[in-house]
Parts: sequence; C-alpha cells; structure tokens
Amino acid sequence: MSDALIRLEGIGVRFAGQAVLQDVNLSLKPGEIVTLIGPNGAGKTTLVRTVLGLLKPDKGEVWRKSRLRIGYMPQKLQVDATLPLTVLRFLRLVPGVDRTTALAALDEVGAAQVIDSPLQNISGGELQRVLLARALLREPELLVLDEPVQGVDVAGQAELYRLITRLRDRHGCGVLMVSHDLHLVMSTTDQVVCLNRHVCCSGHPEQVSFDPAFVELFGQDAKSLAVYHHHHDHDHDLHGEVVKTPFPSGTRFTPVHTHGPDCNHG
Ligand SMILES: Nc1ncnc2c1ncn2[C@@H]1O[C@H](COP(=O)(O)OP(=O)(O)OP(=O)(O)O)[C@@H](O)[C@H]1O
Repeated sequence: MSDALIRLEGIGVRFAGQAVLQDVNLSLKPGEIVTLIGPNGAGKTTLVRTVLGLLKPDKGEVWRKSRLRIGYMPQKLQVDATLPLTVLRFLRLVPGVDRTTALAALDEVGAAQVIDSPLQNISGGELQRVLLARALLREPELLVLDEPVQGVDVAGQAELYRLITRLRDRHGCGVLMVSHDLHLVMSTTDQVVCLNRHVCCSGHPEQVSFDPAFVELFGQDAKSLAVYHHHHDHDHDLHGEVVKTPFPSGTRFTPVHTHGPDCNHG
C-alpha cells in the first residue's frame, strides 16, 4: 500500500521526435512540498502537465490516488482587457462557488479586498493570490503551482512562499511547485527535484553557503543560497543532451542521477 498522492515512474515524453522528458520518476505524499527546478526548456511544465493528466506520456506509468482532487495554479493567466470580469465572477467560474465561498478563499490568501475589482485592474501579486484562491476552491489534496511568484516583487515572493507553506500546514495537502526562485524555494521545500529533461538529482534542501555543482547549473544566482547537497556527474550541452564529466574524486556527496534507457554516460 502506498501513501503517495501521485507516483510517476519512468516517464518519457517526446515532441517532434525530440526527447523532452526521459525516465523521470516522481512521487508526492500528503503534506509534502516538492519543488521542480531546472533551466528554461528543462521540461518542468511538461512534467506538470503530465501530473495533471493533460498530457499522456509516450513512456512510463502515472499512478494517482483514487479520485485525487488537484488544485492547479497556472504559470500565467492572459486577461482580456476588454472583458468585464470581476474577481468574484472569475472565481464563480468554478462550479458550486458562491460569494461566501469565494470570499473565504480570498480571505485565506489575503486578497479579500479585491473581490469586486475588475480582474485586469489588480496587481501582479494580487492576481497570483486570486489564482491561488481559485486552486483552493477545489479543496485540493494536491496543489500544483507553476511558478507561483511570477510578476511578484521580492518582498511579495517571500510572503507568497510563506503563504503556500501555511496552506500546506492548514490543509495537509501535498504541493508540487515549479520555481526559478532558488533563494526562497530552498527554505520552504521538503524535496527539490532538479530537472534537465531527466532528473539530474533530487534531495532535501540544506542550508549551505556554497556548492560548486549548483553554481555550475544555476550560475551566480546559486551563490550564497541555501542549497541541497548534490554533485552532478555530468553536464548538458546546448540541446540539453548529457555530456559526461568526471565525477570529482573524494567528494562526500552522492549523485542521485537515475540512468534512463537512453543514457549513454557512465
Ligand atoms: N506542445 C509542444 N510541442 C512541441 N514542443 C514543446 C511543446 N511543449 C513544450 N515543448 C518543448 O519542450 C521543451 C520543454 O518545455 P517546458 O515548457 O516543459 O520547459 P520548462 O522547463 O517549463 O521551461 P521554462 O522554464 O522556460 O518555462 C521545450 O524545448 C519546449 O519548446
């Protein structure tokens, strides 16, 4: 018996003959926050779409808990400036939602004051909170957040991550999140999955000041971060293909790279 909400095994996705995901494994339990990180084009959104059931993988198995309720917060919402849609009307597009339930969800994310505002007039940070409220309306067991702090200023980002952690604590839901905001993610995540078409490494985040392999992948942003311990045993070329590099000898860290069927490196 598994206590997982969702489990992905050996996932492979190809677009136009090009492998975008290769042999990806992922599982998530109630109350757990898992964050996907990785460079642009690494396949993070593709993996999220697979989790949501919007995309059927070419390879591998997706197992979901029976009748799993998923709340999804998309990367961005295109708001038509000519469409007269208030926040309340937007939230009421979710079946069964009335003003009281919409207000309660907005209150929970600290955005009750915008309930009657036109959607196109609210700020970037308020919009993210409204999208989070909409995801909560489904009383999710699994909350899926694709870059939840996009368009939010630095102070607002920290607050939004704290909010996500509070929602996890209050509802006991699992959270799968995509993020580029390494600084903030590392302090709020139970597990980090570093994706670059395959799972390069994964593990618990830890407070360390400097990790050469992390800096290698994420550049200067990774310096002075709270990072998780890992070393890559490989690099990627411009197309994301694996290029073997010698693993540093005498390291105290262990690579967690899982080889896929197409892996041609040691
Ligand atoms: N429907 C599609 N058809 C063809 N190629 C696609 C499709 N969706 C994504 N891709 C390609 O798959 C690769 C991975 O895209 P994906 O959006 O999953 O990456 P990502 O890690 O979320 O990137 P970013 O950080 O830039 O949002 C990219 O090269 C993208 O161009």
